[in-house]
Amino acid sequence: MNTAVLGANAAGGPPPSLEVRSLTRRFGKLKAVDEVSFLARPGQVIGFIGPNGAGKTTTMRILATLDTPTEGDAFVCGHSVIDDADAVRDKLGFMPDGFGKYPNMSVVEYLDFFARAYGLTGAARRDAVERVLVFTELRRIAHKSVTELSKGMGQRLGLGRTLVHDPEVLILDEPAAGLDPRARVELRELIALLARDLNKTVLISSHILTELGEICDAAAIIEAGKIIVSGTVDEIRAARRTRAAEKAAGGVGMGAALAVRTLGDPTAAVRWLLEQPGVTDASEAGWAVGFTFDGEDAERAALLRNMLAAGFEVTEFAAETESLEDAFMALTEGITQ
Ligand SMILES: Nc1ncnc2c1ncn2[C@@H]1O[C@H](COP(=O)(O)OP(=O)(O)OP(=O)(O)O)[C@@H](O)[C@H]1O
Repeated sequence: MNTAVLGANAAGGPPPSLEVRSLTRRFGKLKAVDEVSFLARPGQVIGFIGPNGAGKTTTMRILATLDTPTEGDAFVCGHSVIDDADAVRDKLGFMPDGFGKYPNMSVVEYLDFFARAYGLTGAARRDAVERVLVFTELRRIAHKSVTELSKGMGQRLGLGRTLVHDPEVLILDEPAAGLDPRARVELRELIALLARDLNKTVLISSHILTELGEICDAAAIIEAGKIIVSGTVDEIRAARRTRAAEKAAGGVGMGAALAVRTLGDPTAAVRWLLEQPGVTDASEAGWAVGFTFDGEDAERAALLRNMLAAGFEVTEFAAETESLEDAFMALTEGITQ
């Protein structure tokens, strides 16, 4: 299994708002979390992806200061979860997987209860509750009993509850589980607003990759307590391409994934491409021929020119965009799910 914490994790951009450093949590003989490291910056939505039992909830509970690590540490806005738990709680909102809804309480009373718990008083408390009601669009059902909410509205309330003290980092454990497609899209929009407009950092877990592919700009992929790969989605795709190229070239090679479609027999295009400088692998891939090409734009243009000159009737020539899901499947090579 390859373990990688990719480049931009280490340098560049604003300082990390969330940093997990060699975190380990044992339960008896079981290492539920095994030297986990990753980081996220303000405005980033980072997906925490792994199958059931991978260690996501355990990691998130440690970040939320509800549990302590056996080894390692984690930092929220620079504060250690071990040495400075109170400061961490100020900066962090945690939405657990399945949270209590007390009967005989309306939406507004529920939020007010949590605002009190965070020590807000008077006008500040009223303002905080109102801000959350508006943001989550729960204003129009503010007086409805919390036990009568749909699953989607319930999840909005759960998210709202984590926002009353206006934290900078949000930890959301499987928030999309059980939501219908519309509620899932709406939740995704709220999370995107939190990150892009309000510059929050959002760590969001799921064992369903497609749930996160469209919303995350970074991901940490965990399997049996260990991080397999982490970084921005672009870095994860690049790692996958590099690895594919290395595999094809027997240990060396880099390049961009390209696809070309021609009229006629694709095997001729595969053969021709494999003879060209800079092409490290080529194979039929569905509607086109996919290949890896190591070269600048001018060289790419020359490749297309030469291909046309060689008599190929090219109908399409493009960079192959790989979904996070494709990259994940290739990197983990089926060890997960
Ligand atoms: N309090 C505990 N005592 C003993 N073992 C535990 C405890 N909490 C978690 N574990 C074990 O640690 C491992 C990781 O569990 P964790 O809940 O963190 O995984 P997860 O990735 O969140 O999975 P899920 O998607 O099912 O919630 C599992 O094998 C689990 O059984």
